[in-house]
Amino acid sequence: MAQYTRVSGSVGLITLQSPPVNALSAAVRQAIVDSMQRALSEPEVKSVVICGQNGLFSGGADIKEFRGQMSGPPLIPMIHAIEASSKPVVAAIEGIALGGALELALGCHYRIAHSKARVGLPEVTLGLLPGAGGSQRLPRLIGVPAALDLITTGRHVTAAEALKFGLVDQITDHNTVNVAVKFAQRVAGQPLDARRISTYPCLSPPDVDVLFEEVMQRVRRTARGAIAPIACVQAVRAAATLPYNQGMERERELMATLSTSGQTRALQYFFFAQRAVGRWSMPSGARWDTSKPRPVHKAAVIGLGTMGRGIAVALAQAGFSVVAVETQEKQLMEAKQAISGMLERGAKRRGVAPALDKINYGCNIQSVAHVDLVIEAVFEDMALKKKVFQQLSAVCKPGTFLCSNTSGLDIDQLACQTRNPELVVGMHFFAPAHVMKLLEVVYGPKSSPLAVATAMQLGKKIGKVSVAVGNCRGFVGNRMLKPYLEQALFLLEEGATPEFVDQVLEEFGFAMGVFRMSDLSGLDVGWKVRMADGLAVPNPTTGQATRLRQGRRYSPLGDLLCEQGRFGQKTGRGWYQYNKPGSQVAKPDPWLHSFLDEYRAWHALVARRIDHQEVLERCLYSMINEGFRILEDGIAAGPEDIDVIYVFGYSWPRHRGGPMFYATTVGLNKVLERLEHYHQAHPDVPSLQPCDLLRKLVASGSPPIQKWREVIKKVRSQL
Ligand SMILES: C/C=C(\C)C(=O)SCCNC(=O)CCNC(=O)[C@H](O)C(C)(C)COP(=O)(O)OP(=O)(O)OC[C@H]1O[C@@H](n2cnc3c(N)ncnc32)[C@H](O)[C@@H]1OP(=O)(O)O
Repeated sequence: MAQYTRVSGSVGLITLQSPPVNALSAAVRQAIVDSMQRALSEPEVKSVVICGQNGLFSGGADIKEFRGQMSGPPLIPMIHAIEASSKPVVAAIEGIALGGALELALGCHYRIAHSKARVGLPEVTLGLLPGAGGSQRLPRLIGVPAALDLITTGRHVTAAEALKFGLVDQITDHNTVNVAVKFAQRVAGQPLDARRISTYPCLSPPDVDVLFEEVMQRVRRTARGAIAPIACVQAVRAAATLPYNQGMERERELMATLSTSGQTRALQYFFFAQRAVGRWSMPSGARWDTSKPRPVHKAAVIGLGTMGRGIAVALAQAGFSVVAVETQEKQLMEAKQAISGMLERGAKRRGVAPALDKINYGCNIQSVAHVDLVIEAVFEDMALKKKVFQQLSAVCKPGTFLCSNTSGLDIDQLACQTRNPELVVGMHFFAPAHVMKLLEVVYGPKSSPLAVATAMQLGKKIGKVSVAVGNCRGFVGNRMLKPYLEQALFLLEEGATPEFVDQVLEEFGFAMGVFRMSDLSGLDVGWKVRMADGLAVPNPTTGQATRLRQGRRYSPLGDLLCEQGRFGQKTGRGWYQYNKPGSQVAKPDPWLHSFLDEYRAWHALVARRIDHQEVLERCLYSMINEGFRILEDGIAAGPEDIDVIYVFGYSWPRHRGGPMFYATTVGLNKVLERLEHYHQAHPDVPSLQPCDLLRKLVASGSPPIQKWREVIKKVRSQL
């Protein structure tokens, strides 16, 4: 847990030992307390160094311990005792010092970091604040503005940046522990009063009130309802305005509120969910730990529209050689210019050289003959995609993985066009593909574990959070979006406005409400899909029948807007009006309101008052219900996969854990009961009919989300 040794005669070395990240578990904390006592009691020991084993200082408090009753010595008195020590204590920081680990280092009298180390206070990302004195010591050490930045964002900083802030005293390229031991020998016996950060005054800029007001406004704007970032600002404000002891008391009060909040439970769940999706499995039993990926050195992107360009940039920035293909010369030149601009801007932001030479451009599909993996990103049209896959299968060297960036078409149909369907998977990126973190890796019935493992690994290498999902219309993300969009349209028919629906969803925490999001994505995209499905019929005969299609309730509202050329932001008109095409400032549109009135009158619909609760329940519960169906069908292996997809791909507020976790916070029985209520009111809307898995989970006492997989297994084995 922590090893105590004496080195160089006079230095007590405490090595934290708790794989994988030397988290400060109860046992580790106890061992630190015991080791410190030993070091203080041994007269030969003149100074102390604290380090972590395996080149890693520590990942902070043990997040797994947050679930139960805390035991062992608490962090705050332990850190105070270190700071109060009569012998100098030096933190030797290798790898990472995060959260409680950095707070521990702040209690030490000196901090020496390896040049490749990263430090930070990421507690805010877990719905907490640096509650072991970090919110009070950090501003005293590095100043209020820098501390506010680090504490409210939770970002990790490099050793070089930490040195600039004065957060560490020295950085080294050599063995950090050896350097720290020599340093500890040098400072032994020197006075320590000036090294105890808690005794420092907190130096604030003269306009400190203005600063806090500005930061608070920014944080409220970006927090989307999360409470931790706000508490972080309040804690730092206490450091800036109160004596240390009173500041610590304020930190304790704020922490008490946060640590019992539903938000921290959601964020802790999400922390582990993000890691769980890497341990993917397929219904065949193939798994992440038994399926080896094949290395990819050279990749190709076919089709250089918005998505293809983003994918090419993501690959090149991660160091892959890329062949970028667009068959029309003019489009190829435009794409080349756009991609170069994206690479240059990205490189400028990251302070590196642009990876322009990583991409070779071509008009001919033959140019992909020697790549290891191809990502097709042509227009979302099955016939076109099939043709491309036939060509790829003929052109590519044996063993090339063929991937499609379709957002919902049948992967199996594409696989059937090739000689090696086992090498075909979907790689569904999200726009803009070089920015958005999510990647759905879609396996069809013929996809091999090798192909899935390779796509998952490629996703990781290009910095994506990759989630393996099964093949069905819309996969996980877009399949669940369908009932959500559908309910939003029905709510308009029944009396709501786009502004009201969006306001409710944005207050819930979505970055954008459903209508603003649709305007941004372009209304024509879904219209084309609905036309291809025979749902949207241009200028259909009007009347009641138009609201019932293919045996279920249908709202043609989106189709009617498209028929008027209202495609959203790009045309300056959609569910909102914009000053000009391309503008992002959405304004309520009186035309749209009259159009809705006329539409309702035409269909003899009487507008009624729709409240906040109904908007949330119908939009979210119908989506969650589809999530349960997806689990029942085995399209997602577990609820964590769905939640990670929704947070990273669809701006679901992270502090609510994802839609499936949210269902547990509402209560599965309540979700079931409300779905039953709405389905009774709208029997022609199948997405409101509660699915079997939800009923079974409720019948089995609504087990915690971590236990759902067992119930799912049982339900699926009965199918
Ligand atoms: C009050 C609150 C206080 C005082 C706190 O300290 S809150 C904790 C603050 N610390 C953090 O938020 C750090 C969280 N961890 C990470 O950011 C990363 O895990 C890492 C940078 C430390 C390492 O990243 P990486 O190399 O990519 O590895 P993984 O993320 O996959 O993690 C490996 C396994 O370690 C588990 N882990 C990581 N950190 C902790 C932790 N603090 N407590 C418990 N377990 C931790 C992680 O879950 C992985 O295990 P598996 O889930 O794969 O079993």
